[in-house]
Amino acid sequence: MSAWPAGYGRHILASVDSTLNEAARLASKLAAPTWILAHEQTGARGRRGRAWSMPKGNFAATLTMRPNEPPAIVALRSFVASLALFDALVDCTGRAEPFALKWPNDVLLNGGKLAGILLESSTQPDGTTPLSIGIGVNLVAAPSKDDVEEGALAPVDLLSETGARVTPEEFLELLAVSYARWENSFTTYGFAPTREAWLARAARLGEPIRARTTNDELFGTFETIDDDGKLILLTSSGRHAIPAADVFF
Ligand SMILES: O=C(O)CCCC[C@@H]1SC[C@@H]2NC(=O)N[C@@H]21
Repeated sequence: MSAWPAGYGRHILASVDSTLNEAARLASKLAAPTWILAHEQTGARGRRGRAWSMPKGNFAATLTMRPNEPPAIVALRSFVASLALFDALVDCTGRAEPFALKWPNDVLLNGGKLAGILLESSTQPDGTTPLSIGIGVNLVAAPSKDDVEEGALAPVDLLSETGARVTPEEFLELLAVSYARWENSFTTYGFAPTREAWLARAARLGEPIRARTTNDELFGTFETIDDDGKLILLTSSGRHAIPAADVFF
């Protein structure tokens, strides 16, 4: 098992409403980037206000940090976190090929949804933008298909799909180590290496996908992501750069 990365704190909770809420409560008191892990969440949330169901034994944690960067740069941490998750999962299983990254920030296993990431941040009067990166991974059980939106990928879990049995604490350690590595690359070299690495692991790159934004639904070819992390979709009406959407295959 790898060593905990220098400079990162950790809190382990038996139960909490949401590790994202706990991060918001603690943020002003935390000097160092800190992981908050909970074995149970009573009010977990997913992207776009959806509930996040968390069967016991699954992984739920939030990394809270205070990057001193403009909001658009801070937001690119979703790709940093996706890569860290990917590597931690490869470390658990010894295999890379069943995993893929789905824009903007899901991790797929054998084509099903294994993990999700939710970023929350707000710029403070002092110009800093504290960031919380909430991560949920179905380690031992997937929520029921009935709990997911129509058209969304079926949820899967690591244990059933790969036979790998990992506790949330063990997974946190792997994830914290891989996150620190990708964070270091991001802050040292900028977004370019993160972008390249993300694209190398991307699901459905070069293939037809559907992107549903708040006001629109676009169908086209997933060409790439740009230097801001936007989805570049080539449609019959031209090339679109999409900052936020739900993607369907
Ligand atoms: O919709 C998604 O795919 C994102 C899911 C994020 C879930 C995690 S679990 C830990 C953290 N706490 C929450 O309430 N949500 C995130």
